[in-house]
Amino acid sequence: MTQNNSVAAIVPAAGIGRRMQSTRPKQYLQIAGSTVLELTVKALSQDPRISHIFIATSAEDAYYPTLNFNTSTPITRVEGGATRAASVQSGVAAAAAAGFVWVAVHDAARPCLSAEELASVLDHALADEVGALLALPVADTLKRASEQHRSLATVAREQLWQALTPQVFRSAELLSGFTRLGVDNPQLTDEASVIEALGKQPKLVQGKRSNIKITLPGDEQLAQLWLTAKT
Ligand SMILES: Nc1ccn([C@@H]2O[C@H](COP(=O)(O)OP(=O)(O)OP(=O)(O)O)[C@@H](O)[C@H]2O)c(=O)n1
Ligand SMILES: C[C@](O)(CO)[C@H](O)COP(=O)(O)O
Repeated sequence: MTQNNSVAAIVPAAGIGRRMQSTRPKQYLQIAGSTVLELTVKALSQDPRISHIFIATSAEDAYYPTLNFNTSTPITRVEGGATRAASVQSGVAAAAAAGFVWVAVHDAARPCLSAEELASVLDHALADEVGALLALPVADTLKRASEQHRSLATVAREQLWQALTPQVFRSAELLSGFTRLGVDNPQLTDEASVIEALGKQPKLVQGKRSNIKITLPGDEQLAQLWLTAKT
């Protein structure tokens, strides 16, 4: 069995990156000589409480075997699924089978995670009865849009936060939620939504604006700027 403060990182990396419109899945784009996924694994290796990393990739992924993870943290590949939630479920199930009570789910597409953010979300989660996630208070005015991209209304942004990752929860609770709610449920776009659906209220831990999710064309340049700014 693992120690109480020993956490398994779960990295969903089985997406196709449709919005990125790139020639290869965005987790395999190169930034400063490394792939996005290699950089994300390096970021997760910044805290000794991350004792094992489970990476969910698609069965057809021909890029993964070419990677070189420069970390002493053990890594296990698992098969991802048709949805992000299915990929996360696969990783969490493997971590639970290996004895991990706690899991930290972190998008492969977020390579700019800082050591401070990782330490902070782990500190808060492991001391909380529910768990915790990194998030940011919304800083811009939000609009409700019509199909024709007309602004219908302004959405009050007080008490609105945008979720980031890692999201840190007990493996058993996540697995129970996935079984009860279904991993093809379109409302389950993150792990906190699973825990909320179980009637619990995860702790919001303020993250950094640099913890971007590479999603749209040009985001890889933004990530490179943030990564070089940190060195
Ligand atoms: N079936 C899926 C879908 C997504 N992901 C992962 O979940 C993370 C966040 O998802 P997103 O940014 O939506 O990635 P994609 O689904 O690849 O992007 P798109 O929606 O543009 O296709 C990514 O690291 C992605 O690889 C996954 O593991 N399995
Ligand atoms: C988990 C997440 O990154 C939190 O903002 C987000 O929900 C992932 O959404 P995606 O559409 O799967 O990228």
